[in-house]
Amino acid sequence: MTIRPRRSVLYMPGSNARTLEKAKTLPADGVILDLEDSVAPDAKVAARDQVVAVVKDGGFGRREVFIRVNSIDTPWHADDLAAAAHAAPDAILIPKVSSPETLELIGRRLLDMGTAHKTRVWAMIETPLALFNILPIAAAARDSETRLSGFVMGTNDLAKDTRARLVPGRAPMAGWLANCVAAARIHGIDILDGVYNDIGNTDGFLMECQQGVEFGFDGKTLIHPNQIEPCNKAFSPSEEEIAQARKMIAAFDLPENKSKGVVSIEGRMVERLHADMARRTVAIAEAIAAG
Ligand SMILES: CC(C)(COP(=O)(O)OP(=O)(O)OC[C@H]1O[C@@H](n2cnc3c(N)ncnc32)[C@H](O)[C@@H]1OP(=O)(O)O)[C@@H](O)C(=O)NCCC(=O)NCCSC(=O)C[C@H](O)C(=O)O
Ligand SMILES: [Mg+2]
Repeated sequence: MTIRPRRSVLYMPGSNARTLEKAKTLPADGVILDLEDSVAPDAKVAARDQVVAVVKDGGFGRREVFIRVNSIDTPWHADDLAAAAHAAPDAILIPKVSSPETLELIGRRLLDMGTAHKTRVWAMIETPLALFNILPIAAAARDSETRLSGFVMGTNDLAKDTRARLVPGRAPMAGWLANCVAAARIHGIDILDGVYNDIGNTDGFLMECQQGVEFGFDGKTLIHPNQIEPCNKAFSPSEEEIAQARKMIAAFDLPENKSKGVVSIEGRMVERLHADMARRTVAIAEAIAAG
């Protein structure tokens, strides 16, 4: 099982040369070089050229590099997609995906452009329609031509289009978030939580990271460097969790337990499914430690 940590994935405006350069030095697991909402219409073309140059230049080390293009119904999309394909980042992030057909179309276009195989496609889930189409959208990952490898929640656009409030605890969105995580798991793709806008509110941010962990997200998208370290910590297994996981794996490896489906460890019932979860915890911890 190969696991790539995606605890913290930081957005930055493609129009801001300073932040693009800074991204190469920050401890985020991934970076999203944005051509969409953080770039004003009259800066779109210059941002596209700048992002292509920065990605081709490299220097991002182990960080996963995403380019977020403008959505398929905008005048910038076709040129963004061609430019991103040419730059060959790890992934192209498509905003406002509402149906699997959008991903099929984009997959065909990338194939026609001879896009590098390593460049994957990720979809933003941020429209009310996507919330109802989430299972067919996730199922597009089964069609290798779509290259679909993950979801990113767009909670700001969801709030805008549904008029749900972005409140502490996110009760109005909890059902949507949980559904999207389940759909991603059914089809074996990763899923990242949305951004937390109140950069100065450290306690609120920590609570939302913890909630993202509890929902089962693989990580969280971020908007400011100050959010990276606490987010990495929240989405990393703790020393105690790792030690507990190793105990569970070791228990089922004992000769006397080879044929057992359930054992007791320190007064707790542990089934083989828990040992499977423990193997994942250890694999993530090892991937994080390997840097
Ligand atoms: C929000 C910001 C505009 C604030 O910027 P600024 O005022 O410059 O912040 P600081 O002075 O505190 O910055 C300190 C240093 O850190 C660098 N910095 C800041 N932000 C970033 C970043 N995102 N990536 C890399 N580096 C960053 C500054 O350059 C300073 O560096 P130095 O000069 O060396 O001191 C800004 O944080 C920002 O632009 N954030 C990202 C905004 C963005 O990309 N938004 C779009 C994505 S969110 C979204 O669309 C979600 C989704 O679609 C949805 O619907 O929910
Ligand atoms: Mg959005």
